[in-house]
Amino acid sequence: MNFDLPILAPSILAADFLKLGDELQTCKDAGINWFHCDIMDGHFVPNISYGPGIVGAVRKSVPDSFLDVHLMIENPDNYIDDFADAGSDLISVHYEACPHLHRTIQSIKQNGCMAGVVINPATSTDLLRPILPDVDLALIMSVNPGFGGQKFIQSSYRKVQELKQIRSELNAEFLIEIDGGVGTKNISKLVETGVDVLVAGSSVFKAEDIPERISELNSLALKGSEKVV
Ligand SMILES: O=C(CO)[C@@H](O)[C@H](O)COP(=O)(O)O
Repeated sequence: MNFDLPILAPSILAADFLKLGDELQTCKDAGINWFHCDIMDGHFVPNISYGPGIVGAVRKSVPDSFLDVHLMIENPDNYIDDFADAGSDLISVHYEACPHLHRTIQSIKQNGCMAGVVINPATSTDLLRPILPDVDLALIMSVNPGFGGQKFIQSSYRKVQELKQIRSELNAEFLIEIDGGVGTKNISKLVETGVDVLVAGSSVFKAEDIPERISELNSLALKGSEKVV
């Protein structure tokens, strides 16, 4: 699949669930074509969000958009079929939640989805080396997973640089995604550092004017991409 980078991926966790369809359409009309869905189970992370039912509803509401589903759950293997059937394009699982990560990544692909791997802020990028040739996307959590609206962890820039370096050493093609505390203040620098996909929850959905915020974030991201060497 070919993508125009960088990609702004609104996280629907911060949306108004009573108006979800309208807010998705507002994003679409503002040019968004990639949505991020955060699945939390109250075990791997302290919060509970939603399950395949909502992902299926999002799929129906924006049938042509790319659905990026981030599983913050224990035993993700048990739920991959459900999220694939709900219409996910990409399913990402946490390194920390998968004792048999290679098998889990295989299972995501066998279910017809692209596969991603995620690391928490305290997990080293080096640990991902063996799996990176097999994934389509690597996601760096720039907050501790579980809640929207948290402060961006500055050491995440270094992790983006490390992943970019590893990608070139391995001659691999995975996308680099960042999630947590992304907004107008850091989006340019994140793209400049090497991020391809930027997840933004509060910054998009809590804005007074969602289309205006999307346009601001997109143009700041583009500015960052002009500085990439
Ligand atoms: O996965 C998560 C949180 O665990 C994120 O996707 C957040 O939902 C991003 O929210 P903001 O930090 O952008 O508000």
